[in-house]
Amino acid sequence: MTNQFERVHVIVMDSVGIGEASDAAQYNDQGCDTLGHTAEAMGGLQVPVLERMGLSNIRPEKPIQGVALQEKPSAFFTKMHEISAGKDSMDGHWEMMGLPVMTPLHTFPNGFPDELIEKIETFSGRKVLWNKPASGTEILKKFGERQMKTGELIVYTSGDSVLQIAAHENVIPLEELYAICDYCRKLTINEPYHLGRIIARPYIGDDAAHFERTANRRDLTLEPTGPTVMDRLKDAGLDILAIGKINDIFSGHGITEGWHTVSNEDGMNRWTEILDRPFHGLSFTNLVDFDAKYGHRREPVLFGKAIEAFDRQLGAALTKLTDQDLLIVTADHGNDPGFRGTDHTREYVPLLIFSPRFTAGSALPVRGTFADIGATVSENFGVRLPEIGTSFLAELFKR
Ligand SMILES: O=P(O)(O)O[C@H]1O[C@H](CO)[C@@H](O)[C@H]1O
Ligand SMILES: [Mn+2]
Ligand SMILES: [Mn+2]
Repeated sequence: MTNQFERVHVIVMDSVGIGEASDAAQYNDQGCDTLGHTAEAMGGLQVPVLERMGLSNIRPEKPIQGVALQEKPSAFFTKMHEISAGKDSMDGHWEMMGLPVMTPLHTFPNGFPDELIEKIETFSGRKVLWNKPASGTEILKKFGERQMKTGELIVYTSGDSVLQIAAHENVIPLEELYAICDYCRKLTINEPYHLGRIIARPYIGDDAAHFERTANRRDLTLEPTGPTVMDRLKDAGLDILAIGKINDIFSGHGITEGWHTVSNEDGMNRWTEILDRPFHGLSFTNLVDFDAKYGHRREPVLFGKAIEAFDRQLGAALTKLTDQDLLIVTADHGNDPGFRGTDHTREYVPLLIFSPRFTAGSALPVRGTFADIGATVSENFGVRLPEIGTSFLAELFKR
């Protein structure tokens, strides 16, 4: 058997960071620790599968509460540092695929300029409400009922480079919302905006107590600024199966088949299904509930329960992996539910690498960039390596 795998699976636990990054102070994020604080809030995390893989071994000096250190972990383990300027999903995922975002995207802590808002109003024929940072669920409580009467657009942002539009599905039909978001996307690609994402945030419900955001969310990301590892794999004729918001994050580039999902559970079910079909290439899964439902909401116990649910599904799926599968479990940034504010946090992310082919795993050196994943995937499939990143493929076969 060669030191290559037929299939590589990357699963991104969106926002599940593993402690403040060395540059956290630059982001005013000192002390953040998504996994650590989540586990503490739970009185200990029950994640037997991640535990066996070596989750706590990633930081033996401060093990995750409830997650025992392993003498012989089943996976290779370490953590990764991000080199991208931002700490949003786009930065994290692009960097994994060899394309870090080194120039900061713009943020609008005081709202978007009048000029942009006026254009949105003219295009849509609707007035814009709020236009400031907000939590997406709080803003619905504040303005949702008003929107149901007036049809105004709820526009808000965050600490990330995002313009988000919340719209009740029965008041502003989805197709209309998507068209407005498309228009905003076109307007904000270049300076002075250079925005990472426009996000359509549809919701339903009869009143403030019952509003619920739906899975019809769409993220309109900037087009990747160069070829990613996925593009190179696609050019080489390989399969790239994208689950969850991966398709949105890469604007559909470098993907041969993709599925939007409605939840983490749905994403893991989808991934489990594709393990049953023959393909040659990469599966790339994003599980966004950790981030959207619990991290930004600062709900540590629900966050922890979601990690435990993920662990159960992961355990069941692992039985389907063969010697030809390499699994990489990681995250794209932090979003500490025990931290102040409602924004992402600048953290290291866990890296767990498993295959039934390994008899045991061990510690890998801390990775200086998420692009080490892209480099490893590229080396595995024999395509040109990205300009940055160091493959760890050979390290998995050292005796
Ligand atoms: O509060 P909600 O609407 O979930 O928004 C959050 O989702 C965005 C994307 O992760 C973040 O920038 C933050 O604004
Ligand atoms: Mn994310
Ligand atoms: Mn987020």
